[in-house]
Amino acid sequence: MVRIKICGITRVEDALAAARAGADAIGLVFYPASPRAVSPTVARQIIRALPPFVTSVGLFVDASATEVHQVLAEAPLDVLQFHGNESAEFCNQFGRPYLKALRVKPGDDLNALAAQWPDASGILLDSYKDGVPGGTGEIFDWSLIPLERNWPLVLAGGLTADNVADAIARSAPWAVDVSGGVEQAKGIKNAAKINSFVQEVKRV
Ligand SMILES: O=C(O)c1ccccc1NCC(=O)[C@H](O)[C@H](O)COP(=O)(O)O
Repeated sequence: MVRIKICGITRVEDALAAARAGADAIGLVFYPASPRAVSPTVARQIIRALPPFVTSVGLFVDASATEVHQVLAEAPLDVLQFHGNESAEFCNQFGRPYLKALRVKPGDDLNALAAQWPDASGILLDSYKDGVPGGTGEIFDWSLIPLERNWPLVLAGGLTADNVADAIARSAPWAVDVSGGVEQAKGIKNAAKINSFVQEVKRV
């Protein structure tokens, strides 16, 4: 069973649509430059509306430790996700499980890179696009993913209901992560697209 995270949630109704569809986690973006960014206050409202057993994940891009602590003081996130150049030492300091996101480029030794964050709960692989730290809506070359690995893979980058079955077949991820592929506008999810995506993942 491949787990599912719906990322870039900005509204309670979208979080509930994800939960009702059967998603395992939702992602909240704390990167001010993103069109999907939420404030800690809105994040708290979304988290409080979630039914049990749906994990809340907070995304940061080279935020300071103080900024992460400020978010955590208001929004009780279950898991942190770091999308920038954060070291393992930085990621470890918050007393929360975390995912480290890596943006994949040809020639990367992904096993060696993943080993730099040995305490991560998982490694999220996303597409590399110059100057864009995440949420690109673009797929990367899944053949670059090592099939022999000792870390849980969260596959992201341009996934949709149309390509997720192929992506799963090629990479055998622990979980998949989608944002743009289930949106009707940036930051606004579409319940029908969420349902199609979740059903397709659960079908394979
Ligand atoms: O969504 C953003 O705007 C964003 C900005 C900065 C860092 C990460 C961001 N999003 C992360 C995600 O939504 C997912 O982990 C992933 O990038 C998948 O996005 P998509 O390709 O749109 O499915």
